[in-house]
Amino acid sequence: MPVIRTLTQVAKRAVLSGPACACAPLTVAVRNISFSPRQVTSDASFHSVSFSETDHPKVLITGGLGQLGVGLAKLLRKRFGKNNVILSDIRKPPSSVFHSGPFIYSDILDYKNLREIVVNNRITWLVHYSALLSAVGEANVALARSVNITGLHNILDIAAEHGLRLFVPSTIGAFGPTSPRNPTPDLCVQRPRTIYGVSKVHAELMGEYYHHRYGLDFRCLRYPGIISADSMPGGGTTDYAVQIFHDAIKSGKFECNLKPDTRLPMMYIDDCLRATLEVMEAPADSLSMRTYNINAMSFTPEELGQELQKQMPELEVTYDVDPVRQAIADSWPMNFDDSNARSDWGWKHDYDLPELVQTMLNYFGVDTRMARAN
Ligand SMILES: NC(=O)C1=CN([C@@H]2O[C@H](COP(=O)(O)OP(=O)(O)OC[C@H]3O[C@@H](n4cnc5c(N)ncnc54)[C@H](O)[C@@H]3O)[C@@H](O)[C@H]2O)C=CC1
Ligand SMILES: CC(=O)[C@H](N)C(=O)O
Repeated sequence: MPVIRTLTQVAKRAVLSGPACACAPLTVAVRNISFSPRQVTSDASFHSVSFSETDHPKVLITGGLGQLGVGLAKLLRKRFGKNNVILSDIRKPPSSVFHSGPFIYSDILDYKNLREIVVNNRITWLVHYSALLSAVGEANVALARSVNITGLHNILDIAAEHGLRLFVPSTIGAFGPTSPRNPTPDLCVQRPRTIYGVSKVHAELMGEYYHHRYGLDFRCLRYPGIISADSMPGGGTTDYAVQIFHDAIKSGKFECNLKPDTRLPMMYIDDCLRATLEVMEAPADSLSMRTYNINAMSFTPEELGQELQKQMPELEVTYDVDPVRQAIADSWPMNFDDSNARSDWGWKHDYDLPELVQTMLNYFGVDTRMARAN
């Protein structure tokens, strides 16, 4: 890749030992990178895309039409203004999303298209959500490798070249059967057995490498399984914990594809999106690491079913285990240790299991009444 060649040349001029953020010479390298070293001579002059602390960031979200992107755009637009947050994806947006703020087509495998968007819109923050999740990744390894690994390389190079602050989510799926599972700390053995997990460990390591080598402002949270009411999950192992609400309300029955005692870390979407904004806004000197676990609750399908049955006693939960998803879940953390996020930048979740269930049911209750009223 041409950018890697150029980054290498830039790096050769820099001091090669020690973290970029801790010493001046690598800051020089970063400045060069942000002036598009692929194409330009060293004496060319530019309009720098500078982002002072008082400005609002100009944010691009990739893969923004999945479970998490639309909610994140809503949160960031509230904070930074509607036109300062651009959602992008390769899919056609529903009209509600299209009319709620800027949307643009962006395929992360198309480097020139990405660069054009970043340059033309003076992007300063990049939230990289495009990915194939664990279950769909196993069903299409070649595509998952391309989107999750090749796509990430494009994102890293664009971010380094233009001096962006870059957020890439990782996952509980970045751990594997040889990791400590109860609890799983930030730093431990990571030998995942899915292409999704392998690609996320790669993302963590590449982002941290670019941070130390080139001063890229890379920030990464390992999300648990995320539960949301107004957006559907995109093909993961934790999807059952969203589907159960839809099926319970629609039919009073739910057939679970994981065993009743499969314990996994989970989080309500509002906590996940708030954590993302908080870590992006955290002062760099509060981050002792660049990749953090974040946690809220852990439960099994049986425990989730029982909590729902407190509100819907007629709910019937049965089990028809999918061996692929079960094997994945059995290799993932049962409880997540997020003490570093809590002590470094003040992470604190709001939703435990009872609040999660109540909030999800309230959402659907409101929806049902609205649907009846229409
Ligand atoms: N939802 C969850 O429970 C968790 C999500 N995460 C991470 O958070 C991020 C967002 O997750 P979700 O919204 O749930 O994912 P999702 O699967 O719902 O959405 C991913 C989006 O990426 C887009 N995409 C696929 N190929 C693309 C390409 N070539 N160019 C641009 N976009 C492309 C898809 O069209 C889709 O809208 C992902 O990186 C995921 O790994 C991490 C842990 C848990
Ligand atoms: C936990 C995740 O990363 C995702 N929801 C999945 O199950 O693949």
